[in-house]
Amino acid sequence: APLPARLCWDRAPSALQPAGCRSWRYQQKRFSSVVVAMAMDLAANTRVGFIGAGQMAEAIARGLDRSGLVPADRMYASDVNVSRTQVFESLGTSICSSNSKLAENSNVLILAVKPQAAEKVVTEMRPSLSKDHLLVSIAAGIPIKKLQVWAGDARIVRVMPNVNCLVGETAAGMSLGKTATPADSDLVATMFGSLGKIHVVDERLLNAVTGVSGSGPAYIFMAIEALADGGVASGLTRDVAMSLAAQTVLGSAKMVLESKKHPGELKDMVTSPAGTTIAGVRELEERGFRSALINAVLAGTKRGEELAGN
Ligand SMILES: NC(=O)C1=CN([C@@H]2O[C@H](COP(=O)(O)OP(=O)(O)OC[C@H]3O[C@@H](n4cnc5c(N)ncnc54)[C@H](OP(=O)(O)O)[C@@H]3O)[C@@H](O)[C@H]2O)C=CC1
Ligand SMILES: O=C(O)[C@@H]1CCC=N1
Repeated sequence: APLPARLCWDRAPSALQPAGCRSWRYQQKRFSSVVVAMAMDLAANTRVGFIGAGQMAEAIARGLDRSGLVPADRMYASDVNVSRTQVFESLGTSICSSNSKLAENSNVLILAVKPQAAEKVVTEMRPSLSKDHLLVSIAAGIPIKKLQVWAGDARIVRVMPNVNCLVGETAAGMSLGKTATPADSDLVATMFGSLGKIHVVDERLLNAVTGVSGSGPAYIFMAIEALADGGVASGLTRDVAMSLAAQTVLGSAKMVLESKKHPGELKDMVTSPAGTTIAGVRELEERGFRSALINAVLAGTKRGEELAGN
């Protein structure tokens, strides 16, 4: 089967890029073949089941289908809310009448219910779970140790993605449970690598990932909305202001990722002496713009730690 268009080396998950290992060219060759093999394996053997068919499950399912890595007809979903299963049905995904039936049909299960529901849901599924299941939890805060107790023999991987899975531009972190294998790591990294970028992190840092990139899209959406409001206040139409604001965020992110320059240096490139930008920067500094973002990330991290205790 041909490789999905988006599954190329520059999208290969960073999890597959060990630091300081041989030459770049060697890695490129090695990981291209790993990614090809992984993609073929995924297409042939993986049946992804979504426990909970809410916003994130939909973003991941649509993203996987769009990337070509796991087509909708190899996905399954279950949810207590019929309107959500209808959304998945319209994607071409099979619907299971219970989470246990989902486990019968899928070998990779994505736990996509709210953290507060995780214990009940996983504990109820336990009799249907075996060591042949890989349980990928995206629930904020819930530690692998707890998931392992609730899930019994299933192998566990914890991932913190974000809603941008939907457009193939997620930023995610992942950590492995004790019984998860290197093949599980490659599989999850390949799946989420096809939806954007994923980094392997120590589990204790997953709440920090949540604070930066799990919740981050909300902060950026607010920033886009506010930039557009500013444009409207200055006389632009809503459509033009929104397009300018969103494209500015997209381009600025690309500048950071592609130029490899420090964002402070890029900011200085925009800021003319006695110009317009420094007038705006001064206003942002006076109102604690950077401090507000730092505190937002810390608040999200702390909330993740609190959810761990639920
Ligand atoms: N939203 C985001 O941007 C991100 C979310 N996450 C994590 O993803 C998880 C899902 O979040 P999100 O998609 O926003 O939540 P949603 O509420 O949109 O989705 C959860 C779905 O699970 C359903 N559900 C509840 N109980 C059960 C059950 N027993 N069996 C099957 N389904 C059930 C819910 O139904 P009902 O509504 O009727 O209860 C709901 O449709 C959370 O744990 C969150 O921490 C991670 C990264 C980003
Ligand atoms: O708000 C939340 O709790 C979830 C986790 C990360 C993004 N949304």
